[in-house]
Amino acid sequence: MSFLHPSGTIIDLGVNIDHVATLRNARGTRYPDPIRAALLAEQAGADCITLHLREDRRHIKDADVIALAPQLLTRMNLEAAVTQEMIDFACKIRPADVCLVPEKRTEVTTEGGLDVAGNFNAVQAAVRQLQAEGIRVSLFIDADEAQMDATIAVGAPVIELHTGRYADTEGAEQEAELERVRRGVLYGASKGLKVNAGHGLHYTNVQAIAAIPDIAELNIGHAIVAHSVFVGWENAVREMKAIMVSTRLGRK
Ligand SMILES: CC(=O)[C@@H](O)[C@H](O)COP(=O)(O)O
Ligand SMILES: NCC(=O)COP(=O)(O)O
Repeated sequence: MSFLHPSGTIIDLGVNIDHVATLRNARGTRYPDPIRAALLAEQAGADCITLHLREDRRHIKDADVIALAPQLLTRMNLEAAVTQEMIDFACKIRPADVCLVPEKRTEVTTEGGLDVAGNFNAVQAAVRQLQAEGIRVSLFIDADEAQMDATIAVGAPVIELHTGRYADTEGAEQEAELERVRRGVLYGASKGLKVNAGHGLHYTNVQAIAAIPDIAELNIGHAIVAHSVFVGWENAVREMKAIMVSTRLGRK
């Protein structure tokens, strides 16, 4: 069992700062500043900073992305929908990573994975445009072999498996979802994809996902922001990273 992913780390934590911006936007104040949260998260052990520029700008704003990009010491993973507006914006910012995600304006949060197979031409065009700017493209998909095959066909080297159904279920249903993620990780890694995972992970459900050896990175946001209310932002980041690494190393 390999503890070191080819990228040379035990397992990466991408801290998603969306809901720091949610709190800021609740009153239209300048605080809490998502940029400050990102820089402190890096100091507390985040391996990258993830932020989702939604079409309705309900949390992260264009100005947040523009301000953060030159200040990050790790790397930016910008999440965006497959629209020309978002792809053009991402090409201007040129983050290390762009993760293409599905978006429905009415959704409370992301509800499922990107249908790469069903939107092949549009996804392929977006991947090509981003890669032409030197951006590494990740596709946020369900743990489905057909979607992984389509990912390879459009030329994206990274997937992020949607763990929302695993997070939102219990008992036998959750076990079945966990097995689906495990099989998806094995399939994706066997095809040479960098396999990440995320959505709905928190301090007591992350362990089973972090234990899956070929997962390179977990992107986690809502639970870290929530926990930080009680333990502080940097402690919440440190705690999550420590759980992930100790789980991966098989330590209690
Ligand atoms: C794609 C995904 O699962 C999240 O990164 C996404 O950002 C969720 O959207 P909200 O942050 O708006 O809940
Ligand atoms: N892609 C998942 C992500 O960035 C964070 O999702 P969540 O932890 O806020 O559910």
